Amino acid sequence: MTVDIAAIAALAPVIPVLTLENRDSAVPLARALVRGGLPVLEVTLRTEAALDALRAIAREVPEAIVGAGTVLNPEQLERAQRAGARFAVSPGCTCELARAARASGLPFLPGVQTVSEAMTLAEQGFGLLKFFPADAAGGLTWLKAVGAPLADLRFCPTGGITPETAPAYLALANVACVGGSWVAPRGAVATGDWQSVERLAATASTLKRR
Ligand SMILES: O=C(O)C(=O)C[C@H](O)[C@H](O)COP(=O)(O)O
Repeated sequence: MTVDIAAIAALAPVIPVLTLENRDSAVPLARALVRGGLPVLEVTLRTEAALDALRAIAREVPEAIVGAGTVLNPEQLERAQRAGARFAVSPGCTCELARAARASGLPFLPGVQTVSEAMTLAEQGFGLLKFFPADAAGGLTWLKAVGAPLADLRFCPTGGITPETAPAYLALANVACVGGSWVAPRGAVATGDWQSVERLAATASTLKRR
């Protein structure tokens, strides 16, 4: 079943970005985030354990909607889809990757950093884009400035967002949700401190959107 990426982004104000070194932490981490109210999870394909972790979450935590992050090319997209990813996220995009994503039917959140990149993806039918790296590339100022000229586009800013800055991002009309790793701190994941993760998720899940 294919669901629009906008419908997935509407499920929670924050998408946890998870970089997992160890497959065994994947399921308890996903359960803690879902318990806290964040069901949409992005597992970055940046570690050896990533695809196994994604597969385990897809199989064992059906209440989570797990996707793959850091998808850089069509091969990774296909591997992620086969592992059970329900959506894919990329930090930037190429024409080849956008084409493959459309052909795959997998909901896709392509990354952009400039107005021209956003226009190119809009031309290809993508209306919700990841703005990455949000903080480094202009943050709130950029999003406010593009709101009028790119009136039909919405964004999921990611990269450098903190619990302190997330509310201001979510208050913007062209922000659908934000992505961030702060809800799954490396230390808490390493020590299996799922209560802390659940608490961070619970706070994040109550953030208000426009
Ligand atoms: O790997 C990717 O494709 C990325 O997009 C990078 C992630 O979005 C950031 O690592 C999350 O950013 P932080 O919340 O600042 O940690």
